[in-house]
Amino acid sequence: MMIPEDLYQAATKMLTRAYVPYSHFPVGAALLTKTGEIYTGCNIENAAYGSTNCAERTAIFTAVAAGQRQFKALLITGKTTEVIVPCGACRQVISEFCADEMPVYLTNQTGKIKQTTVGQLLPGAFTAEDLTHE
Ligand SMILES: O=c1ccn([C@H]2C[C@H](O)[C@@H](CO)O2)c(=O)[nH]1
Ligand SMILES: [Zn+2]
Repeated sequence: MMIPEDLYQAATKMLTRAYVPYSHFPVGAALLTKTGEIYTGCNIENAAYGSTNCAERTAIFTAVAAGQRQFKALLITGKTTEVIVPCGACRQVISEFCADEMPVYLTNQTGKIKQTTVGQLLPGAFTAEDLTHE
C-alpha cells in the first residue's frame, strides 16, 4: 500500500525528538493540512505519568495553536512490531478536529502500514452535536 512518503519521513524524524525516559517507547506523528503544510509531534512524557502527551495529540495541538483547523491526513509511526495504534484520548481529540472520512495511516519502522479512517478509529464519537441539553 502507498503511504504519503513525506508524512512518513516527517513522523519518523519525530521519533528522535520523543521525550520518553519512562517508557522508552518513542512515537511520531505527522498531520497534513488541506493547504499542504505538515505539522509534526512526538510523545512527551512526565514523571507524573498521566501528564504525558501522545505524539498524535502533540501534532494536532501544535497545528491548532498555529491557527490550522482543516486537516487532510494523519500518519503515526512507532518502533513497534505491528503498526502503532492511537490510544482512546487521542482518538477523541482526532475526532474533534478531523472528519470521519479522513485517512489515518498507522505504520511502524519495518514497512507495515494500515490505512484506516477517523470514523473507524472511534465510531459513535461524542462530538459538539451531542452537547445539547434540556
Ligand atoms: O499512539 C500512541 C500510543 C502511545 N503513545 C505514547 C504514550 C506513552 O508516552 C508511550 C507508551 O504508552 O507511548 C503515543 O504517543 N501514541
Ligand atoms: Zn494517545
